[in-house]
Amino acid sequence: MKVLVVGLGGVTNGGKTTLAKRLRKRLPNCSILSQDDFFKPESEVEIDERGFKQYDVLDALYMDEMVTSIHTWLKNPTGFSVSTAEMKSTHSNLKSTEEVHILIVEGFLLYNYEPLNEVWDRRYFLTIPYEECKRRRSTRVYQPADPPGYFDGHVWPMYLKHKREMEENTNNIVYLDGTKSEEDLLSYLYNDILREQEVLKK
Ligand SMILES: Nc1ncnc2c1ncn2[C@@H]1O[C@H](COP(=O)(O)OP(=O)(O)O)[C@@H](O)[C@H]1O
Ligand SMILES: NC(=O)c1ccc[n+]([C@@H]2O[C@H](COP(=O)(O)O)[C@@H](O)[C@H]2O)c1
Repeated sequence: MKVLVVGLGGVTNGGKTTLAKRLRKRLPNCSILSQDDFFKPESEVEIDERGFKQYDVLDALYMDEMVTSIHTWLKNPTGFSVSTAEMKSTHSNLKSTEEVHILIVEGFLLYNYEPLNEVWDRRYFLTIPYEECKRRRSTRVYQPADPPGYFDGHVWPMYLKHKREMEENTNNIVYLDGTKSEEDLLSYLYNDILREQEVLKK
């Protein structure tokens, strides 16, 4: 059985979850793993001197558990399902030997964690400009909600820092313009992943 692990990384509110869910609807044998599901509880997240909870760093996440989940899927791609019913994979009726199983891992901090570096067959990264990101983020409610000044004081500076580090240490990133329409992004990614799949089948 062949497998494809696709990273769908990028800025907060760049459209990662939206795109991952739409892709899963179109691609047979496709599962999603969301980095958001690996956040530590609020009580375990560090607080800086300004009182800002340090959510936008690797330490806020159970990254070891995320790695384990990916390896569990790699061992048994057909049996994989995560907690939410909605996240279960789609199935095709192809014979299993011909199938390529796809795992889309979506999250804002995928390519800054060394133990995951070898896992990706494809690394995508969604970007949107500062103003658009701030606008989209202001309409979203996290638990806990962003306090005043959080975007400019923590979220955006951490994004820039991690993006810089990623660019220094990682090759083969395919950047996606998150201001494009959902349809355009979906069709580009769908075709790109299908091409990867065909290469694998040969
Ligand atoms: N291509 C797009 N163009 C405009 N808005 C989008 C697009 N994709 C997603 N959105 C909107 O942006 C917000 C964040 O999307 P989401 O998929 O949750 O982002 P992420 O998972 O990257 O945080 C949502 O309100 C969503 O409807
Ligand atoms: N899921 C949580 O427990 C939680 C809590 C507070 C903030 N966040 C935010 O989630 C963001 C990452 O997720 P998105 O890429 O889906 O926006 C981070 O910018 C972080 O500030 C998540």
